[in-house]
Amino acid sequence: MTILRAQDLTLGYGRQSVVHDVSLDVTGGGVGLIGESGSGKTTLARAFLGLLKPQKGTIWYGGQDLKKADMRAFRRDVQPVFQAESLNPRRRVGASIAEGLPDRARVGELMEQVGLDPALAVRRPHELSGGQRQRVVIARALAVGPKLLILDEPTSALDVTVQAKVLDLLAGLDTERLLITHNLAVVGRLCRTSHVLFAGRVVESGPTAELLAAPAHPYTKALRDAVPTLGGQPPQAGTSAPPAETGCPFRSRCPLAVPECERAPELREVGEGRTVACHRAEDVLTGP
Ligand SMILES: Nc1ncnc2c1ncn2[C@@H]1O[C@H](COP(=O)(O)OP(=O)(O)OP(=O)(O)O)[C@@H](O)[C@H]1O
Repeated sequence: MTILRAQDLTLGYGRQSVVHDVSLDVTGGGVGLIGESGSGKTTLARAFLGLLKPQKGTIWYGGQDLKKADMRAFRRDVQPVFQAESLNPRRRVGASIAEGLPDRARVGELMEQVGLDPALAVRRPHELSGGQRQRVVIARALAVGPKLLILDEPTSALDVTVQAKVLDLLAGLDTERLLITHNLAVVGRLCRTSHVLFAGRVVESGPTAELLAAPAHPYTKALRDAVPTLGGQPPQAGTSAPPAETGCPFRSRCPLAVPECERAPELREVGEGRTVACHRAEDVLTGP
């Protein structure tokens, strides 16, 4: 089932656009949005949460334009999971979790669901570990019974072993997820489908396992090769040259760039459920 759909979405701040013509479906099995810092991931997440109006295009929510949707129902169905720093430092964590609940009795149950001892409910965020705080944020998001969690770098502040445990927790939840990260190893565990963003454009989409095994865009390949482990640092894909302003935005960094790349590539199919915006996709797929 498609919970949210972006259609030809252009987003930005003031008169500047930072996300261009993005179309994607948030469907079952987990959806990943991958890209380096500044690629537009958080901007897209804000739009999907109804916090940023499109400059162009439409967000569909259950067949209805989000602009016209019942926002009370939407806020119940689609919940953000931000980093643990978003917790109110003065509030006991049990009270933070209870914010969305008609009945406080469920706090203990929710805490157990995310692997926390309910006795911790009386503590304040600074009296918990980073991993415990992140579990509190997840419990708070689950409190209203959402259909979809939108997770923005949910584990990047955690150390590797704690990160792996929080990912296990997320993988075991029934709730659907849209996961935003720079880390391909994280989407590999949590998302059946992924979209790779570069300079505000989707450059490659498809089943995550296939993107990891055989990337068709040189940027996806560079990202994959730059992230050897779950705890890896944010990737430096190729050089740090700024995106090209005309033609293919990745050509300023691309080892395979040819004169043809001065013409912007369209997204095209390169296999079942796979699209890529690269003139040289076939060479990337068959290359070393
Ligand atoms: N409130 C804002 N006003 C103006 N420009 C913004 C604002 N927020 C983000 N931007 C710009 O939009 C672009 C995309 O930013 P965004 O935060 O969506 O990227 P990101 O991929 O989530 O990066 P990161 O991983 O660093 O959070 C960047 O160039 C950024 O400077």
